[in-house]
Amino acid sequence: MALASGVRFAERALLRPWALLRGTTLGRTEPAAGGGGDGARRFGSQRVLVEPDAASGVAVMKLRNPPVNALSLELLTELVISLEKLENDKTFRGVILTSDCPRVFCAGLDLTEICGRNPAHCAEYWKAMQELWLRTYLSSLVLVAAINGACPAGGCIIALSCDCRVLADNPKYRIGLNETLLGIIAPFWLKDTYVNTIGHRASEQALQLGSLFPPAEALQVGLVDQVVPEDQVQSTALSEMARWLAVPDHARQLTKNMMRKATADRLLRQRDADTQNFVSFVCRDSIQKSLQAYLEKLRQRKG
Ligand SMILES: CCC/C=C/C(=O)SCCNC(=O)CCNC(=O)[C@H](O)C(C)(C)COP(=O)([O-])OP(=O)([O-])OC[C@H]1O[C@@H](n2cnc3c(N)ncnc32)[C@H](O)[C@@H]1OP(=O)([O-])[O-]
Repeated sequence: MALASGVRFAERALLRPWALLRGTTLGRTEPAAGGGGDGARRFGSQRVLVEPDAASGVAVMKLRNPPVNALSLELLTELVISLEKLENDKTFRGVILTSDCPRVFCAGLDLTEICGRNPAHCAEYWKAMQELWLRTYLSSLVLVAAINGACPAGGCIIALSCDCRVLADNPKYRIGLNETLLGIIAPFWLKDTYVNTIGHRASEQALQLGSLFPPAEALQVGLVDQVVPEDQVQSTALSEMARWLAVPDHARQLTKNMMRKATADRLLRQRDADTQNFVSFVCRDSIQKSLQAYLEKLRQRKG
């Protein structure tokens, strides 16, 4: 991707993805079903499947960490690396992010990564979460979220950092930031992203109440751009992509950078403090108890 210089700042500012890749198989390439040439080859890792279409310059990136695409450290790492790989390949101008798991786009933070873990692990995990947000929020590529399932909390973070969101019209597929219901708090950079998307008053209300919006309400509040029947999510995401790709890259990238830089810079300036805040907060006994109780409730609930 021929990045405009104004957008390069993001790449320089970000840390390189972790050398630590527990159990990942990045870089694996295999022919797509019925595919032949390079444009039809798919690559990816254990938890992220990438289906590139060189002819259109668009890749479909599917999260596949069953059962619910919880954002484990491995999934976060693999997402960042897959995205970086596409950004560094001049062939690609856009990515459609979607889920390979039925009924769930992404269940948010993997609570087992922050329950009963030591502070060092929680810090490593949080840095990975920051990294994914920075990488997606500032991506030079056009990112379209094709939300084909439930999209709470961290799932919503991924969707919010895309340029455009298409949600399947299924009342079970709710989207929003429900952190307060778990007894935790969205970080300031996530709050800023919410405000940038749906405005201050709506964010103030939704964040405090931990609202998860069904599709029609998500559309009304501006959290998603389109709500379509489930079998049209992918085709609509592709049409949206075409609309965004009709704009010259350099102009779109510089404009995106102008709109998002200040929000991202706030985190870049205080990444360590944000990590310390998160770790000292989630490691409190009372918060651990509340997270354990939430996790237990999820395990007991079925369907
Ligand atoms: C502060 C920073 C900002 C971000 C904060 C966050 O993201 S906080 C996160 C906020 N996220 C939420 O509040 C979302 C919580 N999750 C849900 O509401 C539902 O799982 C669902 C609607 C996503 C899918 O419903 P469904 O009926 O299709 O699936 P199901 O419910 O039957 O679950 C299947 C299995 O997955 C397990 N598991 C689920 N989520 C998580 C998780 N996050 N982690 C780990 N595990 C999780 C669940 O325990 C069960 O395990 P079991 O018993 O098989 O060993």
